[in-house]
Amino acid sequence: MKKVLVFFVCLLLIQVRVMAQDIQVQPSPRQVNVTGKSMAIPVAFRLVGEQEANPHAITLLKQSLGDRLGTEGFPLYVGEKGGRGVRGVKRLIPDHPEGYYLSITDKAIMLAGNDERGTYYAVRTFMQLFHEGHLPFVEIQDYPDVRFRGVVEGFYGTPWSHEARLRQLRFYGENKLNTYIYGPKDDPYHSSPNWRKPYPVKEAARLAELVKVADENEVDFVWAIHPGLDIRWETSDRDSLMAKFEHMYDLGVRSFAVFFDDISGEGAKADRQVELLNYIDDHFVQVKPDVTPLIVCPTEYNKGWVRPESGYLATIGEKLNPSVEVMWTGDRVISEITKEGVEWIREQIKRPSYIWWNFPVSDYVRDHLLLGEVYGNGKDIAGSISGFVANPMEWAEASKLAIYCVADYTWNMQSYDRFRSWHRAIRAIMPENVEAFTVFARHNSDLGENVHRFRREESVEIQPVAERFMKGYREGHCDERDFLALQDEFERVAEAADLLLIDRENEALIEEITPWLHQFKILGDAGQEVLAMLKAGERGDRELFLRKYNHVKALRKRSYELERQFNQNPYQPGVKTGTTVLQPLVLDVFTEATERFNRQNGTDLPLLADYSPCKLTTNVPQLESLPLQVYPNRVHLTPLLEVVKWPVGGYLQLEFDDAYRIPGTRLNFDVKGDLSWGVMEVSADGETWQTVALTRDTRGRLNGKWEDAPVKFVRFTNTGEGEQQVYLREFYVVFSL
Ligand SMILES: OCC1=N[C@H]2[C@@H](O1)O[C@H](CO)[C@@H](O)[C@@H]2O
Repeated sequence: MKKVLVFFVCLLLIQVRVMAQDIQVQPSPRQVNVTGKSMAIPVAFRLVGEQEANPHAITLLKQSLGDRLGTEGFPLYVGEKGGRGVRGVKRLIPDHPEGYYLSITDKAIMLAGNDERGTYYAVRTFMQLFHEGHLPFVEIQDYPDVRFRGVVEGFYGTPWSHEARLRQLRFYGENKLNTYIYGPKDDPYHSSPNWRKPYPVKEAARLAELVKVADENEVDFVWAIHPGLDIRWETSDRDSLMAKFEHMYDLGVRSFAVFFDDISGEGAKADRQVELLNYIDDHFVQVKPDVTPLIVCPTEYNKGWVRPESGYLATIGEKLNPSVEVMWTGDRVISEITKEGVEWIREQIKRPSYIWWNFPVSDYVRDHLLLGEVYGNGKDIAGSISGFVANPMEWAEASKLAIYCVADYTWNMQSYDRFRSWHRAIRAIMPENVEAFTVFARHNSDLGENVHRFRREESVEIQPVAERFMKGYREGHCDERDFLALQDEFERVAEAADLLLIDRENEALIEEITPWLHQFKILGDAGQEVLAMLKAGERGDRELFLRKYNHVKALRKRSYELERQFNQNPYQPGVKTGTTVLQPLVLDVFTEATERFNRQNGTDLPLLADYSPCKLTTNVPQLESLPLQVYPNRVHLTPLLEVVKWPVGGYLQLEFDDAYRIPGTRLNFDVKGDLSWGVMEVSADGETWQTVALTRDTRGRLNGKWEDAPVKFVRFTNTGEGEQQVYLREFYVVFSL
């Protein structure tokens, strides 16, 4: 008897485990009790509570159950706490904003929200439980860790299209994200010069449609204004801002933000900002019946920029109305959010911070796609933050990978698993090409060298194989197992590129990443060909070696041309892929195999030089790791989006590998008036310097040239009396032998 009992208990446990595994809900719910049993989906449901429940929840139910929903059939109760339909489970509903209770038994289905949004989320979860014609018997009690969760469209670059935004809002509804902050830096009606003006009719109608679709998906559409570049602290500008908020209110906006980021001068004054924000809070937000708390992005929005002597944060903490939410990007502009960090800022601003997380934003590494996992943020920060919104890439569809993971993380931090979430995100976004998109995303996740020194893991699985193989090859032996593993990976890269290029399940995504897919295909081919080159070299097969050598050179040229053709922007033009492991491996194998071939055959086949004729040195902290854009005859400094604090004696110097003439140089710091505080100089030896005369052109840019003896150094120095705050909009030097 005992054996039989044990057998049945094991059977039940297996079922429970199987069913538990089957219950995949995004984001991961807090409390799930499964019984291991399930039922076939009823052919008809009797809906109870329709009149009182959140209408968006009812609409969603009707969309998903269609004509199964009626007045006869299996009882399905839906509604908010206090509603007749869910009276019986009132005490089971979590007492948290947006919380819900869901149960499916052989008697009835219960979808009960602690509030309207909770009911909507109960329905969203219910819709994910249908599994191959069955509904599991389950009880779920769930609510989010973070109050405000979502996305801030706050990047520099091409703002998202209207269609992209509509798709985003529906995606947020599916993933229980409740906040979308509209703040694209390059929208002239959000920022200068037109923040004072109402939107033109067409744009206004589009915004009204976004507000409507956001509402249907239980997303707060937050409209942000960025007045700081030219605001005057006078009644007229205050009235202009209030009028603009009224205009947005008339379009249906019920959530508002003021961004004071990336500005300097008058607009950056804390007491003036606080005076304006409190006025808006007192005379607009608090008097309207249905407006959510005002959000501000401060000028000192990360710890790296805090200057205690300025007292900026102290002013915010002491004088800003406690009902105003204050945004924060962490210890630096781009940084992981830690418990220590959020507790520090909470002390300063006297309230939980509303995190603006600068990932997967790529407006400072525009040639890269950031498709990697979301990781590095603390799982113990929920108690010290009021919101967590991610700043995405200008590539809306590609940003969904990270946004999906942020939804999972901010809803239930303790259960967040970066790998599980990332794999689920890929399956959710590209269900018909999971393997190919996984390969592509795996090798397009690091940023490369960048001004913020923020890096992400990339090509994690193959990296140790590549490193071990290359080390062995250099020591004279070629490990066959590693060789085959690398060859297999490059084949997968090439296959993935072609499979995704013809994918039609998400055309908007494929359109965004096509330049990178072409580059990825070239990388896959080049990887296979350099390995073939290596083998030919090992076998002494000169003819095959030269064939492969020429093919790789051709692939590199095509890659270079792709870089010059796609994604041209003034900051990081071009198309980079696999930059952390695969591209360097291709270059290393090519170089090593070619050098060996040259030694064995007395030839002088050129290598693929990735040299740079120029290097940067500076003592200006924010410029220290500024990458250079090097072209055949020009070198550009990567422009910066943030304000650069340039101290007295601060210099920026370019040193060339040879002496060159300088037929032209240009800089643009976007400052008014002349640049009397700075001087441009050149030198042949780094000791004696000559000044380069600069003339201002009609667009305020400073141009110069050096036509005397060739020089090796060009530098710009602040020789003035005090620190300068400038924008590094443009700085390039044209050089020629
Ligand atoms: O307010 C926070 C903040 N403002 C800027 C800054 O972060 O850097 C981001 C990344 O470059 C940029 O997209 C954003 O517009």
